[in-house]
Amino acid sequence: MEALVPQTVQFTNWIYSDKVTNRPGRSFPVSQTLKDRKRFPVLVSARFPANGASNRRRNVDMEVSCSYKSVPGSVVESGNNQAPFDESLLLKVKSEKIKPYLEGRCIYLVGMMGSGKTTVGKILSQALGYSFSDCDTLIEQEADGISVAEIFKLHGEGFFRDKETEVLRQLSLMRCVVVSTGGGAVVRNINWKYMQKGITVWLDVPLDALAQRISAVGTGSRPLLPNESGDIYSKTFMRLSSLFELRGESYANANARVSLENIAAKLGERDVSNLTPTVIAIEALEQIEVFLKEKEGHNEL
Ligand SMILES: Nc1ncnc2c1ncn2[C@@H]1O[C@H](COP(=O)(O)OP(=O)(O)O)[C@@H](O)[C@H]1O
Ligand SMILES: O=C(O)C1=C[C@@H](OP(=O)(O)O)[C@@H](O)[C@H](O)C1
Repeated sequence: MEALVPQTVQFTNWIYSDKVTNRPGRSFPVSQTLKDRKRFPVLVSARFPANGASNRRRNVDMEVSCSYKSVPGSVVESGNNQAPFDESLLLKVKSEKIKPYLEGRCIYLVGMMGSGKTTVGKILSQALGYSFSDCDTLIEQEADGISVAEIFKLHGEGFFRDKETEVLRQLSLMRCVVVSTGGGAVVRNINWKYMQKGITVWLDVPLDALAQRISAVGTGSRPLLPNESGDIYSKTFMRLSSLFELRGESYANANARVSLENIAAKLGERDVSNLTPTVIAIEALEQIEVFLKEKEGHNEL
């Protein structure tokens, strides 16, 4: 049905700073700070006049604008419009775009300990209007509230893995949940059978960043990591390295991979620890979109 009233459509896109030239009238001024980044998101507003317009060929006014709150004083202007852009807006636009194609499937975040599955998972669940579940928390609830570390100590890892599989089986019967899995969930094939009823996303974080994050909060809640005194960073790094050696190929079975190194390269960031959880959540939605397009044929995306 054709539009009888003017319509404005807003969407975001990424603009690569090397494509932006300051030729008057053909583009918009970009501050040097933004140009230093490899690419940055812009908000595009397209205004479609009502169909009743006299000329059949409808002229569409396009406005492009964005500004980085994290880059003081730097705005990208289109004409005299300055639109406040922030990560949460891009997250909202991206999540609304792909949500219909999820068809209520759960999203399972997999990755090493400390990769951000809980942190990013909560952000994704809010953006998608999904609920959020943490596998470890559900296992602790099933074990009368004792912690993961106590479960390992009292019952052993095998008991924990059986509980983990049972929790994943229950979650596979649910819809519209973002699930933060435990770092070892990828080890059992039966767990993949359950998780592949949804969409699996691997948060691929460099081991150094993982060791830094976990050292900052301590390893006490993670029984597979060293908990003695001394150089906790190095001991954690070494242990994570040996665990990743055993599991790295399993994580790669995920439907989508979110590489913090790739995000950093695209944004011109030298250090992945500068990437906010929201930026990572946006990349997760982008990689899910790639999966929906390339593996499920939704080329209209
Ligand atoms: N993008 C990020 N940048 C910096 N620290 C982060 C980021 N994401 C998570 N963290 C921190 O890393 C630690 C582990 O995060 P968490 O979400 O619990 O990981 P997981 O659930 O994969 O074990 C937490 O202290 C969290 O605050
Ligand atoms: O990597 C693992 O084998 C584990 C990761 C932990 O979850 P997080 O990834 O949330 O730390 C938890 O399930 C348990 O300590 C085992």
